[in-house]
Amino acid sequence: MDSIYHTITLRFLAEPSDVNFGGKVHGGSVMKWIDQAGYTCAANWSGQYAVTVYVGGIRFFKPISIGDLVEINAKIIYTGKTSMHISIDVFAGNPRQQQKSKTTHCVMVFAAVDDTGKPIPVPKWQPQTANEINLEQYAKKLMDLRKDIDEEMKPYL
Ligand SMILES: CC(=O)SCCNC(=O)CCNC(=O)[C@H](O)C(C)(C)COP(=O)(O)OP(=O)(O)OC[C@H]1O[C@@H](n2cnc3c(N)ncnc32)[C@H](O)[C@@H]1OP(=O)(O)O
Repeated sequence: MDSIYHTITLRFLAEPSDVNFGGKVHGGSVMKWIDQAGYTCAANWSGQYAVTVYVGGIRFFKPISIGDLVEINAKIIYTGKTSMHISIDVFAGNPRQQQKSKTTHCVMVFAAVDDTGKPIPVPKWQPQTANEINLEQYAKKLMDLRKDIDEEMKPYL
């Protein structure tokens, strides 16, 4: 598959309806955008409907202002049999200026599913560049760390 399909970028303005009580963009809005970008990337890569399986360690570095141009980049960094691990980076800045800051990062896991909601196989992502290989290692490391987190959370699920 052409590597063009492994990454997508959503671009739009943060609207007044996204405001929180402090006058900046609501964290919940950012999480919704992250989910939409991740879903688009997963559906694009697999050619199937996909559902969110896991979102971990969302880090909000900087606030986003209303009126900022927001860019959300989502890219496949690892695929299992039915899962797609997607790295998401959010950038934002004044549309009158070129410069944008990274405001948020996380890694999400989506599963491709059939019409009954059963997970189905996805095409294998083959990293080529040094950066892509590094990101695949990052995804694998997070999978290992997640085993401990899952164990810790078990009594509360
Ligand atoms: C677009 C949206 O926002 S959808 C709305 C939010 N999401 C949902 O409603 C999904 C609800 N959850 C579900 O329907 C089910 O849990 C499913 C379909 C996601 C998974 O069903 P399961 O019976 O657990 O299937 P299964 O065990 O085969 O897991 C599917 C894949 O998810 C992976 N997975 C399961 N749990 C985890 C986890 N905690 N972390 C990371 N990956 C996980 C599995 O490793 C597997 O990937 P693989 O085939 O590449 O190894």
